[in-house]
Amino acid sequence: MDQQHKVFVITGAAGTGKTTVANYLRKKYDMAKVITHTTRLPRANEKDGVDYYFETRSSMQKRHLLEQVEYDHHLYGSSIEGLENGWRHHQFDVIVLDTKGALTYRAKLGDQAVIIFLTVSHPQQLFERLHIRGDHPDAIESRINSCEYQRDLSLPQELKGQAIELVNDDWTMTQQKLDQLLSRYI
Ligand SMILES: Nc1ncnc2c1ncn2[C@@H]1O[C@H](COP(=O)(O)OP(=O)(O)OP(=O)(O)O)[C@@H](O)[C@H]1O
Ligand SMILES: Nc1nc2c(ncn2[C@@H]2O[C@H](COP(=O)(O)O)[C@@H](O)[C@H]2O)c(=O)[nH]1
Repeated sequence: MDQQHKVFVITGAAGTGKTTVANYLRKKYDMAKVITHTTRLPRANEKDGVDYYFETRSSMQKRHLLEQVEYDHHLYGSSIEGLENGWRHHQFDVIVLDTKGALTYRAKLGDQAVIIFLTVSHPQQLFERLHIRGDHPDAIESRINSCEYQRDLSLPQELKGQAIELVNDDWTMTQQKLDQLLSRYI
């Protein structure tokens, strides 16, 4: 892996806008979105090979994963091949991870991983966003009550001073902050 290539790691709690931010960076800055693997079922509109590689617990074991986590009773993992495929044609990759995955990326890739931690001012907004997104009420309840969701509301101590903290209350302002950040890299 050469140092010119970077991976932008978008992390934070469910509903903070990680996928929205990743899609913005992909389109505006021609980043390659790294598709990760999960054993959870697809949501309405999610497609295999586009949003995730949907796996079983046994097929997941055959992947060459850089890291793997359990989140809300499902497995998630990302591969080194995923990163390298993106870098073959793009200077920057973008990936959406939980905070545990973000810590692993920072530990394994150092400055090559640019960590963006998303929050909102009022956690109640997150519940509303998941509802508006059309998530099933049982899925929202499970997510909000999971210890991983609670954990990801705060930036891990080890990432303090290392991650860029971004409050995503207002989408127009968030785009401006992202554009400002990207001007440091392009
Ligand atoms: N600044 C914002 N203001 C209002 N709604 C937003 C904002 N950013 C994202 N959203 C909306 O909130 C919902 C959740 O966003 P998104 O799916 O990007 O979150 P996420 O962090 O990837 O969630 P998850 O971890 O559950 O997959 C989406 O419907 C998205 O359009
Ligand atoms: N450490 C990893 N976290 C991942 C990966 N792929 C997704 N995620 C994170 O999991 C939760 C739940 O995702 P959801 O799509 O079910 O809402 C979220 O925080 C994602 O960012 C991965 O490969 N590794």
